[in-house]
Amino acid sequence: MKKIPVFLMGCGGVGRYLLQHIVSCRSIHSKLGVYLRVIGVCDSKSLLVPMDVLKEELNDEVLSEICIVKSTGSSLSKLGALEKGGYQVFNDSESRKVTEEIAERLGKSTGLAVVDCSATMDTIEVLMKAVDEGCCVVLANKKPLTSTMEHYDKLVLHPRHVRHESTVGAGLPVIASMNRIISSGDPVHKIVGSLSGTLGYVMSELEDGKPLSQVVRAAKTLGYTEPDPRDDLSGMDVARKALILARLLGKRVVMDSIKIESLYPEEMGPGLMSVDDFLNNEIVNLDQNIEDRVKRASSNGCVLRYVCVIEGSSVQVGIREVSKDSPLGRLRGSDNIVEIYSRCYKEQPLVIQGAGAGNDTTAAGVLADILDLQDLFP
Ligand SMILES: NC(=O)C1=CN([C@@H]2O[C@H](COP(=O)(O)OP(=O)(O)OC[C@H]3O[C@@H](n4cnc5c(N)ncnc54)[C@H](OP(=O)(O)O)[C@@H]3O)[C@@H](O)[C@H]2O)C=CC1
Ligand SMILES: N[C@@H](CC=O)C(=O)O
Repeated sequence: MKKIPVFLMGCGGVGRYLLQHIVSCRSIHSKLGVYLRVIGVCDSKSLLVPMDVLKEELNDEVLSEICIVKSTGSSLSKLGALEKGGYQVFNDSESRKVTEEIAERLGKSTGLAVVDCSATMDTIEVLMKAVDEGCCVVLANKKPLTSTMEHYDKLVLHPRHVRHESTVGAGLPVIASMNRIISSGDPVHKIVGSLSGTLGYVMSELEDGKPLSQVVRAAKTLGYTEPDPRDDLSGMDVARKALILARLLGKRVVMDSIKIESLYPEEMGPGLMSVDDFLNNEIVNLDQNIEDRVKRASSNGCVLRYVCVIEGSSVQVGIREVSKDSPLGRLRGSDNIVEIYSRCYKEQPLVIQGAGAGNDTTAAGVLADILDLQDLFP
């Protein structure tokens, strides 16, 4: 049986679903001759590892308990399993050093898949170290790939060792499809897409007459939004996805070169008020303006969509009025659509469409990425 040691950073909505999928897929993986050995889980405050990461693992009972404890907002240090012994918990000041030591120990021996299901820039240094040590890296987190070109180049230095399907379109095979097109020498001229599950859901609910404030709160509850929904409403999350696609096409694009349209004003920004304040008190002040825009679009036979267009050296993201009868206009709920135009897909683009957000589908994409690395493990 091939064993893949897995180290998970981030056990929020996506990370917890990933652990559940790992446990529930044991028999499927067994038939494939693969076993995922989870040897570390960390959140923003602590790291949990077995006493000996080379020989031991966090067993399925512990993984299930992690899911329960984290879903109540509690800390990893509150796990009942710790009382029985056999595990170590490190606090956040020790966590990075210990993680790097594990990457060093396992990277060049058993191999290690370092999986980033956090939503922070803070994992970049650990990921860089992991790449240096020969580890594989799997990302749902878009931030490391949308940092500087230097960070990006380093992360993708060994393309076979990196998977990040869930960074664009959640579980949809967008990156895999693009990689196939690119490696066959078919030049991609243009990509047009609706890449935000949250904004797709918001726009189609607004069409049904619901207020923005209500649908954004619902999108958060459904697990579509980023931890701070302003990351979605500002267009930043779409811009990150667009940047990842542009960089995949070999364009040396940086975030500052992308013009991004925000659905809220600067004075409601993260530096000026908390997420709770924004969602409970301020967002309601945006309801009327967006309702008027939706009505104006409707009077033109159109709907609003938050669209991304990548063409030549230009990357644009923002709200557009699109015909109700167009593929973008027909999109409903959290579905994403990506249209890829290339030499082979010239008049009729290659179209990828389906659920573009949600913890379950995103975690499924991450799991498929880990399995896709199996040939690199002894
Ligand atoms: N939800 C979706 O539909 C999709 C999400 N993604 C991406 O998946 C990622 C996770 O999203 P989601 O699960 O919703 O986010 P959550 O906010 O639910 O979870 C984030 C997790 O990361 C942990 N964390 C924060 N800082 C660090 C750190 N420095 N080191 C390790 N862990 C850390 C948090 O810890 P703590 O528990 O202590 O707060 C939390 O467990 C995001 O990057 C998101 O963009 C991608 C595609 C779709
Ligand atoms: N917040 C994102 C989640 C996936 O990347 C979205 O709404 O699309």
